[in-house]
Amino acid sequence: MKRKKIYIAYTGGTIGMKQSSRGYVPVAGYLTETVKNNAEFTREEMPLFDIHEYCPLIDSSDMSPHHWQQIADDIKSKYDQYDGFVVLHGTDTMAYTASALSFMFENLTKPVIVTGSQIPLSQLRSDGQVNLLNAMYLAANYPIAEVSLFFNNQLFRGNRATKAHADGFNAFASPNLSPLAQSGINIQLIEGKLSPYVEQSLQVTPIKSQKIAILYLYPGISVDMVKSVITEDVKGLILLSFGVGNAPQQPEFLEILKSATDKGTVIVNLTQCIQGQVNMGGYATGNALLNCGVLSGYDMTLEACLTKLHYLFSQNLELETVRHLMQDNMRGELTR
Ligand SMILES: NC(=O)C[C@H](N)C(=O)O
Repeated sequence: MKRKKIYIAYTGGTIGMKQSSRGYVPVAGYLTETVKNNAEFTREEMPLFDIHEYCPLIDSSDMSPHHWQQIADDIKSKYDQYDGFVVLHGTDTMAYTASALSFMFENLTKPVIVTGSQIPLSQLRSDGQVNLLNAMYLAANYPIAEVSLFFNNQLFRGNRATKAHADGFNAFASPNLSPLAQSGINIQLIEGKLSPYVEQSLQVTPIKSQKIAILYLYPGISVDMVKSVITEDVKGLILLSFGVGNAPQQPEFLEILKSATDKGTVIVNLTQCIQGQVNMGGYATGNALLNCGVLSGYDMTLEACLTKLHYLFSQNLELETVRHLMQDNMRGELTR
């Protein structure tokens, strides 16, 4: 059987870093050489691959919508030449990039798997080899045609994943959707659906940085504090509320939200809870938000909600369309 071909877009992150006097830094050429010289990656059961190193390689804390665009354009330009795509990325903002790509790509018929590691390949006990090997193997043999994130033997839907552990190998969780696949002695498909390799023209919707604010509520939050976040030029606001979407009932606070939505700010309500979803009909405190024009973000992750707002505001859509699509399940990012 013809060996599959995988394209590896290497953007940076711990996986290819080395120790320096300032802590870990990405080092050009290091990862590519290590992978090419490692017999595991060139076994005949493994797919053929090419690695494209980005310049400069970055710590993912420096990622921005401009980089998301660069990754999407890169994959699009190589789309017909490869069977699957792996994006090597730092873990810190990996879930944001995976979410952004999931919205930007339309008609995806090949897998795009984002992965990285917690310990650099250059260090003892690195999780980089197992993450990259598995991501490549899955991309070649278990083609799930969506943007996913592989980490610690689990393949998650990209826009459902969130960084959940700062220093564990189980760095990611998908609190509101079971993994797409689990990698044990056998590879077990769970939510993922295998897709036949069909050629279809991939579309990439351009994305640009937008004025989006995030307001994390806490008991006793002052009206002045809320006012300082919801300024005139904010196009979208993510409100991280209590429980099933509840907020203080203070009239001044609600008035600020109402006046913002009246002026066209899209306010989306997400829960601060790790798991579960917003239901503004549950309590009077949530219902008050609904009456201010606040939208439900259902069970979206913060990463999915933020990148979806960037994606929708990057197009010339009517305000009502943006409001409608924010509550619509576009790429499997929310449960309704
Ligand atoms: N584990 C990692 O990759 C963390 C690193 N700071 C990054 O996100 O690039």
